[in-house]
Amino acid sequence: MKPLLDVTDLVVRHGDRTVVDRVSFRVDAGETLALIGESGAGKSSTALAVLGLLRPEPGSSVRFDGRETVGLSGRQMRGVRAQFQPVFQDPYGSLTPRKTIGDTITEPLRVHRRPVAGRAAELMELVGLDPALADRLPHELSGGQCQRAGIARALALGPRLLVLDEPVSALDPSVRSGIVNLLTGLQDRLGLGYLFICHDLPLVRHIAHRVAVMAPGGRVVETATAHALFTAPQDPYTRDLLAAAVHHARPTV
Ligand SMILES: Nc1ncnc2c1ncn2[C@@H]1O[C@H](COP(=O)(O)OP(=O)(O)OP(=O)(O)O)[C@@H](O)[C@H]1O
Repeated sequence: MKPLLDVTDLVVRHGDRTVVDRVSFRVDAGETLALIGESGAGKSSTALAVLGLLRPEPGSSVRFDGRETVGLSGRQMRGVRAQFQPVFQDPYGSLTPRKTIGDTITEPLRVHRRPVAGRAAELMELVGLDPALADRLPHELSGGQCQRAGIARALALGPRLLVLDEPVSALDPSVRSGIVNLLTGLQDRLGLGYLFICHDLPLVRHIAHRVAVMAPGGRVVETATAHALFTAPQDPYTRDLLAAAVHHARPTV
């Protein structure tokens, strides 16, 4: 089966520093691939390059449904980009402060000249938001509601893949599980592929099908099913990362 997203030898540089170093992975339809690794390992740079928001180095390949996206013009990229959409960490920051929730959610439809009528309510229902909130501004909503709106906006164009960069880490623990359940439910219903960047290893273990581990310097040191990775990590870096997470999770007395 052709992967939905096929990344091969991705290299990203900031100035003369290589922060993503020949990274390769794939994401299939209906699958969650988690990208884990300590802060600064290059996970967000990978996500931005996949989304076409950072230009990777020559020789990098990001294929979406078999089509190469590296080197596409802005206009060509816009057509492909409808199929893969980002959801970022900060639920307030990813919405426009002075735009109503309804307008924000339907903005991608206007940009792509698609019909808008009735879509805000449909999309809001899809993510468990009361359509009566469509006229509110972001600051009038809770963090969890804002993140639901961000997900609705990401779904507006009917994408097949979501790039989720820490989508629940800024949220209050009490609303996190609601968003996680929403994401897993949407994946089941819509067959979405997820590239899921996350520091919360118990959550990764819970929702990822496969996991790629990035080490500082931007290399992927290990890719495995979530079960294999958490029960029998092969690379010393992965073992240290998992051990550090257990250590941090230990209650202090
Ligand atoms: N715009 C930029 N200009 C220069 N350096 C950058 C830029 N963005 C990121 N970096 C550097 O690139 C490296 C990788 O950063 P990146 O944000 O991709 O890592 P990360 O694994 O996502 O980290 P975190 O988990 O903290 O978000 C870091 O050393 C970071 O300081």
